[in-house]
Order: sequence, then structure tokens, then C-alpha cells
Amino acid sequence: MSWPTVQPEVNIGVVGHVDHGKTTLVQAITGTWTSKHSEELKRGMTIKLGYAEASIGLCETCRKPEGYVTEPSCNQCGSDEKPKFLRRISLIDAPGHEVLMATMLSGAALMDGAILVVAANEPFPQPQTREHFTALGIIGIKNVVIVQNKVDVVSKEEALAQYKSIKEFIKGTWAEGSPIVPVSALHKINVDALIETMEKHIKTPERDPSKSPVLLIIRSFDINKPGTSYLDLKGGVVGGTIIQGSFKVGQEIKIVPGVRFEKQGKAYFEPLYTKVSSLRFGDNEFDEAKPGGLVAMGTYLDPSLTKADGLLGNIVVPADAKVSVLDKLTIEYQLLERVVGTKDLTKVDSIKARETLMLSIGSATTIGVVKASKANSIEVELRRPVAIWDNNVRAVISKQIGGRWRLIGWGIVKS
Ligand SMILES: Nc1nc2c(ncn2[C@@H]2O[C@H](COP(=O)(O)OP(=O)(O)OP(=O)(O)O)[C@@H](O)[C@H]2O)c(=O)[nH]1
Ligand SMILES: [Mg+2]
Ligand SMILES: [Mg+2]
Ligand SMILES: [Zn+2]
Repeated sequence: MSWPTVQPEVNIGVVGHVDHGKTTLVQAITGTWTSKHSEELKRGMTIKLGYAEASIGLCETCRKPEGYVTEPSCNQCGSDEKPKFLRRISLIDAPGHEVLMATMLSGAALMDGAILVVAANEPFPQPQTREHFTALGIIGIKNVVIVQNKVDVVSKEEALAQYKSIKEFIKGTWAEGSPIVPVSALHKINVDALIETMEKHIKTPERDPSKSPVLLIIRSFDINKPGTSYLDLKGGVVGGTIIQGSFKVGQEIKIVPGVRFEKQGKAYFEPLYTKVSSLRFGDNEFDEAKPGGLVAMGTYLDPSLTKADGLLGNIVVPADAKVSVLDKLTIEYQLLERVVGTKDLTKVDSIKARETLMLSIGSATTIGVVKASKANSIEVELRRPVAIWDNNVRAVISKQIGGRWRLIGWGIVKS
């Protein structure tokens, strides 16, 4: 039985502390190694958001979890007919290194659910285990599966002891009762059980197709090889996730905030207007793209505008959509009690005027200075404007502590 060619319908984030095995796990599930940039290969770490897709199926006659497959043939019974297609998923592989928290947060804006990877051979919890876990809660990604990875290098007793501390850690939090699955990503042990748990616990969200479409950009490229004749030049491509609504080939769009200009020493941003020339997920082309997966949207823009992630943090909306582009924000906010990303869990101080903050809004990261601070609202003047597509857009707030940006709170952008 051949499986349908469809776009992914759900984005599952893979998060957790540095080196706990996120990228190895993504490969164990999808067959794709997401770290492709030379710097990532050299340093053995994820730097940019990684992305891979997989189709999930279930063999009709084999027992679970062995019957869960990612190809239309079954290893257990050898049948090429019985595995039934369930859905196509995408995995968003976040970097775990503490200096890359902003990248993790822009990826989190795209996630419908998440796998929190915990290395079984390290004390639990590590700082970014806590910080990523807290970020999921703040952003509202409540469908989480916790993976205890590297169980191949610990004893059964050690694994069990850690399992208990994880259970204890999530008790009384939004994640209480989340499944915890032991695996070895490296040796592909128990990956079928993980897939079964993901199928049960990370459902595809219900989407409202009548909403006006919004795409959050996390990548942008110039796909032309150097030396291409101008006659053969392809327009700029933007990559990201559609968080609501759908886009069609031929549709007129705008990209906001757009590009920076200067006039009499004053900077301002102009939206880019163009049309959708193509829509791709992985190697497949579609006429229409909906939420789920990372879409590569071809446009007629000058590729010099899109090269080297030049449009990261922008959003794509229909050309006539009303979107505010703000360089001053009022945020109704809440602070964490503790700085969860540091080893010593220092107390979070209140936000004061003239402080510099980092705000993560959708896939955008922007630095701002606090102009006024009240008990539960702040006014922040931004270095770069952001596009606000809705009236309940969330801002995740980080602050420099000990030379690193640390998650300290979150809020809703009011204007
Ligand atoms: N023994 C063992 N080693 C593993 C397992 N999974 C991953 N590793 C090893 O752990 C190291 C880190 O793995 P990665 O997959 O790069 O970890 P990561 O979480 O993606 O790391 P960052 O992207 O830098 O945060 C590599 O040397 C892997 O081979 C496992 O199940 N067992
Ligand atoms: Mg690493
Ligand atoms: Mg990685
Ligand atoms: Zn089978």
C-alpha cells in the first residue's frame, strides 16, 4: 500500500539540555540528521533550528508498539500491504546550549507539542532542562512527552531513580502526569514505544480554517547557485510555519515588518509586497499550505532580500491584512520566581526602567529598553519593530544575567 503525499499536520518540538541527544533522537525517528551547517558539524552541536519530517503508520496485524512504522512496510511481519498511514509529522530540533536560548524560543513559537529529552546519565534536572520546560509552559505547549535518553549507559536502578525524580519534578505543574519514555536514541531502542506515546499524547490540534493566514518566518534563502544568469534567477524563498489559516500559490502577500530604510538619519521599515510562486514541504510541491510542518514559500522577491536568513522573524500575511508593526510595546507581564536557566536558581528581580530586555514574539527576537515599569505592565522601546498579528500575542521576556540571556517572565502584548 503506498502512502499519500501530504504536508505534515503537526509540529513536535525536540527540546532539552545541551548534548542530551535531541538531534540523535530526531534521526532515530525520521532518518534525517538535522545539523547540516559546517559550524554545527565541527562543534557537534545544533546552532540553528533543525527540521525533519516523518510519516507514521500502524501495521494492522502486528501488536503495539512494534506495529508503529515510519515506512509503508513492516519489519515485524514483513508485509508491504498492512501498514496503514496515520499522519505526517514534523520535528523541530532546538539547540540545547545555554547561549542559544533565543533560538529555542523562536522555535517554540512553532510547536504544537514537544518531546523533552533528558539524558539518563546526568543529574536531573540540568539548567536548560528546567529552562526549556519552563518555556514550554509559558508558551502554552502542554502536550509534552518526556524522553529519558541514553538508557544504554546506565543501570536499571539508575534509570528508575531518575524516572522517580522526573515524576516528582512535574508533580503539581502543568505537566503532571506526562508520559516518560526510556529510549536509546543512539541504538534506536524503544523508539516504537515513543512513537506510540507521541500518537496518543501529542494530537494534531484542531485548526480554524476561517482564520486569516499568518506564517512565522524562521529561515530565508537565496536558492540560486552563484553565477546564475539573471534570466534564470529564482525569486527569494522564505521558510516557516503557518500558525493559522492557509496560503495558496498565486496569492498576493506582504512580509512585515519588511526591510529597513533610512531617511534623514531616521530608520523605518517598509513591508515587502509579492505573490506566492510555490509552496513546498520537503521535496513535495503543493498548491495550498496549511498549519503544520515547515513550508518553503517561493516568492518573486529579489533574492538578495531573502538570502542568509535576512527575513527571519518577519511574518507573512495576505497583502490586504491589517497587522500592526510596533516599535514600542506595552506588555502585561508576569515574572518567574527564580532564574531557572542558571545552576544556582537566583531570584528574579522586578523589572526597572532603563533596563534592557530581550523579547521573543512569534519567531522574532528583539531587544528593547524599558521606558516605564509598573507592577504588572511595562513599556518597552524596541531596537527593531515587530509585527503583531493578533490581540493576544505572547512575549517571552529574557534578561542578561551573568552575561547570558535568561528567561525571566512572559506577557501579552497590549499595544
Ligand atoms: N550512549 C548514548 N549516547 C547518545 C545517545 N543519544 C545521543 N548520544 C550521544 O550524545 C551526544 C550528543 O548528541 P546530540 O544528538 O548531538 O545531542 P543534542 O541534544 O542534539 O545536542 P545540542 O544540539 O548541542 O543541544 C552525541 O555524542 C551522541 O552520539 C544514546 O541514546 N546513548
Ligand atoms: Mg552536542
Ligand atoms: Mg542537537
Ligand atoms: Zn506487521
